[in-house]
Parts: sequence; C-alpha cells; structure tokens
Amino acid sequence: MAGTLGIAVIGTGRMGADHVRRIGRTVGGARVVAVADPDGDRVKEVAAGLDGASAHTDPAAAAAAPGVDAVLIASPGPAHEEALLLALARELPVLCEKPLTPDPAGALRVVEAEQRLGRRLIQVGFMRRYDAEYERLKELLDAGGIGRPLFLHCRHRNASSPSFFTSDMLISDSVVHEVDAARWLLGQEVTAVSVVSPRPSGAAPEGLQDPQLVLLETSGGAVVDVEVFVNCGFGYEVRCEAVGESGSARIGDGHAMVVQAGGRWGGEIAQDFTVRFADAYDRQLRRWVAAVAAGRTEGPSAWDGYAAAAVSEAGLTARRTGLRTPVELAERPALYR
Ligand SMILES: NC(=O)c1ccc[n+]([C@@H]2O[C@H](COP(=O)([O-])OP(=O)(O)OC[C@H]3O[C@@H](n4cnc5c(N)ncnc54)[C@H](O)[C@@H]3O)[C@@H](O)[C@H]2O)c1
Ligand SMILES: O[C@H]1[C@H](O)[C@@H](O)[C@H](O)[C@@H](O)[C@H]1O
Repeated sequence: MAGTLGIAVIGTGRMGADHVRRIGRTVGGARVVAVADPDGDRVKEVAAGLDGASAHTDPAAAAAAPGVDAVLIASPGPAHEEALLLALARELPVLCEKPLTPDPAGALRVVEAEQRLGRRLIQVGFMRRYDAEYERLKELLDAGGIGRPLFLHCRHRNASSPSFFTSDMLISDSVVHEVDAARWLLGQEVTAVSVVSPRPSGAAPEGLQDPQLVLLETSGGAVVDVEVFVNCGFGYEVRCEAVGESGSARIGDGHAMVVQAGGRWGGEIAQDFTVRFADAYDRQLRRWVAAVAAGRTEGPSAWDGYAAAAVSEAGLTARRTGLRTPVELAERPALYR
C-alpha cells in the first residue's frame, strides 16, 4: 500500500453511502477507489460523486479493481458471507457492517477461512464500542466502579423500521448490537436467551412482532434485558443502565443540551442512528484505517461476529418456542484469544 489506503465499498445503500461520505470528509489517509452494488443506477450515482472511483455491479470485480487495499462491506447481512470470503481470498483487510452474518453456520465458515490464513483480517462494524458513552461505561465497569455487574437494562428503539424488516430481524439485526455490547462490556459470554413479547404495537407493520423483550443470561451470572421496539414513532433511542453490587451507571439519556424557555424545558431526540452514532462511525473508520495502514487488525473480530450470531440464533428459537434457549458456542480458536 502506497500512502493512501484504497478502499472498495460493497453495497452503496444507506450505510454504504454514509461510509463513502465519511471516508471522503472525515477520515484522512484513505479514499474510495471502487464501489459495488447490484443496483446499477445507484452504484453509478455514488461513483459519480467520487474522484475516479470505478463502479461495479459485481462485488468480486470491485475487490479486484486497481488500487484496492481494503474492503468495506455494507450490503445486507445475508450477502456478507460471500463478500467476506472473496475479500479473504484476496487477503484484503475488511471492515464488515454488522451482523457478520445473520446465522452462526455462515459466520463459522468465515472464521474458518480467516483461520486458514493464520491472521486476523476482519473487523465487524459493532460501532458502539467506539461510542464515547459506551467507552466510559466500559472503563467504569473494568475499574470495578459499581462492583460486580448484576444487570444491564437496555432499550433499543428506532422511530420506524424499513419495509424489509422482519420479526426475526429485531433480534438478528437490532438486538445483535446489545449482544455484542454486553459481551464486550461484561467480558462474558451469553449462555441463554429468552424472549417475551407484548401484543404488537398498532403502529407496527402488519405481521411484525414489534416490540419484543429479550433476556440474555451471561457466563458470569449477569442478566441483560433488552426492550427492542423498532416502530416507537418518536425517535432513535439507545440506552443502557448497568446495575452492580455497589452502584449503577446509565448512558444514552441524550441530554446533551436541555433548553429552558417559555415556561418549559426539554431537548431534542435524534431521529436515527446516523445522528446518534455519527461520532462512533467516524472513530470506528479512523481507527480501522489507521490499524490497516499499520498492518494490524483490531476491534470486534470475526469471532465476536460469530458469537453474536450464535446468540441471535438462540434468540430466534426462543422467540418461536417461547422457551429459554441455551446458546451453543464452538470452541474459541487460538487466533481469537
Ligand atoms: N452499524 C449500524 O448502526 C448500521 C446501521 C444501518 C445498517 N447497518 C448494516 O449495514 C448493512 C446495510 O444496511 P443498509 O441500511 O445500508 O441497507 P440498504 O438496503 O439501504 O442498502 C443495502 C445495499 O446493498 C445492495 N446489495 C444488495 N445485495 C448486494 C450484494 N450481494 N452485494 C452488494 N450489494 C448488495 C442493495 O442494492 C443496497 O443498495 C446491513 O448489514 C445493516 O445491518 C448497520
Ligand atoms: O441496521 C440497523 C442498525 O444496526 C441500527 O444501529 C439499529 O438501531 C437498527 O435497529 C438496525 O436495523
């Protein structure tokens, strides 16, 4: 790699286009040299805004384009495995949007391919690990500031869900963030999942089980409850309260500025993740580019993506059966210890 990191972006929808903008504006030392999306009009439109990037409808052609040193995957989850395997085949470092894959079997195939190379090349886009509030909570927990953690009470609310969203995706696409955050914050594995749901909100699209309450049990004896509500109507809200043996700590109240005027007080609620986590996406990308330029791979690994997918799978079983479902995890290979 000479000087500037050349990136191929696979999937130029909402997130892919956001990352492309970010690489151009807020991340130094990198530029997008190729973009791929099966939607030919869309990919041409995104490429037209870039200086000299090639546009492809085939991800393999983008990864093989001249000047590509690394790949950023922002296609839908079910398309990730194929894109990851083709990047690994070219030994290219990858930042892959979450989920690594929606299913653990696919994630394990990716982990095995990376193991065969004998080095980590994949970082998963669990951007909450780069959010300043989550980082502070992790520091507090690691320092024993509230004693042994007993509970994480989490709220994950989206104003509305995209048309393609399914009841399973509330777990495999949304709660997967809490799964990773809980594993990272607590340094523990999730061992069992239960799901209970109220009568669906009248605001949810027909047939969508929204909201749901997902309970995670962990290897260190903590319990994590996640209210996931993707058509809450009022905005984007991600909160986490940790309760320990000697205190509690809460993040995500979103009270950056409270305005008092005209006999009332209040603030604004972010409407989506691109606002709430804007800084986290920036930091995630900057740190990924810096690590790749230095020949390293950091952050959430393919193993973390696999573990999250295994918990998602248990969650889907728990939702369908109504039963507490143990999580089955393969043995962690030495590469990820
Ligand atoms: N980290 C976050 O907070 C966050 C937020 C939103 C989305 N995401 C993740 O980003 C990914 C994309 O989500 P989105 O909201 O941008 O979806 P989107 O539907 O807006 O965009 C997906 C794009 O991928 C394209 N595509 C479909 N199949 C493809 C394939 N095989 N190869 C390449 N491109 C393909 C589609 O044409 C579309 O343009 C998903 O994995 C999603 O979970 C993460
Ligand atoms: O893909 C998105 C994204 O991961 C957001 O961060 C999350 O809040 C949404 O629920 C999910 O659908």
